[in-house]
Amino acid sequence: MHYLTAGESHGPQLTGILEGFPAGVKLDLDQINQQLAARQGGYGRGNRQKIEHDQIELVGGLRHQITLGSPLALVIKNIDHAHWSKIMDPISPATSENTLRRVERPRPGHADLAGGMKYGHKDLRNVLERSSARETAMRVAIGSICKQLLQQLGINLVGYVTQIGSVTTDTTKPLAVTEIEKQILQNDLRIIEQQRVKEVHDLIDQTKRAGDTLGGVIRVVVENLPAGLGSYTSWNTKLDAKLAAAAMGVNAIKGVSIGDGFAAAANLGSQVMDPIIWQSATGWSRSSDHLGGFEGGMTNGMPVIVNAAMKPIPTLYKALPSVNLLTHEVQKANVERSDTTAIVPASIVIESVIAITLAQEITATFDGSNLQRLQQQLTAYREELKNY
Ligand SMILES: Cc1cc2nc3c(=O)[nH]c(=O)nc-3n(C[C@H](O)[C@H](O)[C@H](O)COP(=O)(O)O)c2cc1C
Ligand SMILES: C=C(O[C@@H]1CC(C(=O)O)=C[C@@H](OP(=O)(O)O)[C@H]1O)C(=O)O
Repeated sequence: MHYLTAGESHGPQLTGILEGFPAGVKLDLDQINQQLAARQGGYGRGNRQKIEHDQIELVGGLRHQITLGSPLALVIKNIDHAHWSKIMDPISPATSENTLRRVERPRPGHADLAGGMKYGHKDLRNVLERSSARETAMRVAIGSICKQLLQQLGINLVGYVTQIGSVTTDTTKPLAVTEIEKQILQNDLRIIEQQRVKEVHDLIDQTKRAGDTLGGVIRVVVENLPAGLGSYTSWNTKLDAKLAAAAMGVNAIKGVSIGDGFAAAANLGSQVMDPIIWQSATGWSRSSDHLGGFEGGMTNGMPVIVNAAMKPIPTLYKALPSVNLLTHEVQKANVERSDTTAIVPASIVIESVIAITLAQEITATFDGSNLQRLQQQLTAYREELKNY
């Protein structure tokens, strides 16, 4: 299963193609639109989200709500394009009028300067339009489709926020996916600890007033994956590495860890390894999950736990020092309309790319041509594991 996205932030639309998705899956478009709305939400977002109302259009690979096994073609329109139709016109040749709003003062921390150097652009709008996290809307749509497949296979996952700036909003005891979902729906920060909401709102308001930005940490928990997905046999077959690459591939993610991650390095082996249990009714299991459901690059049957650290948003309203691309004068960096923090939408994006990577692994491990066959194979495999 492969996917591609195309489209610029203020261009006409985002386009996606998902190839290799099983036939016979009934897709719920409302569920996709709910995920898209969740990605647009969250405290600390900028004004762009007041303009957009992301809606999925499925224009290939689906008939009467059921996937055909052919490539799924997806579209999300950029409503803001109406205000940028001349500047972002794909067809008309450049004129002095339609090349206004040039970007020549690269923002530290964004893709502007390195992207301009690589592609030879002197108007850095040519970089920022695609490096913008607007593109993650399409990854969320594709992720939601993959999440629906996983649900049909009895696998559930959720992404939530465990830290915003320096405020940790984590719970001490590990929770089940349904319990996490219940808690995070109660606030606009996707955090479990409700008593921290006001503190975090205040922090975001204060940071916004100061023209500054915030990052944070996200966790994704996946339940009911069978043991043995991925492989220890070669480096590029390790599923934990694939999940880490997918999470790191999300804009502004600077760190990814599995389970206790970096904290495990400071602990003793006896505190980190998850004791093995066997019970006649359920088969093999563990009494803890410090290793986040992975041993040898393979799932071990425990919940998979992926953590991702997001840096603060690089565009600051209190603009950082930069250098003009054309004059080499020291100037303030360009300021594009921006989020104060995007940790909440990023949690939906990370959840989505984890769902895509898991769906890719499962459809590569078993016959992924058709949902029913996939379900039968997975049920038989789970039974085999129980009796191992
Ligand atoms: C959902 C989401 C929203 C974002 N919003 C902004 C934004 O408003 N302004 C900004 O400068 N960066 C924003 N970013 C981060 C930039 O897209 C990112 O820092 C940039 O593409 C450079 O890539 P890198 O940080 O991975 O190196 C956002 C990221 C995500 C995931
Ligand atoms: C458009 C989205 O996020 C954008 C991501 C982004 C960036 O630099 O990554 C910069 C801002 O772009 P704009 O100037 O259009 O407001 C964000 O709004 C979105 O998430 O839908």
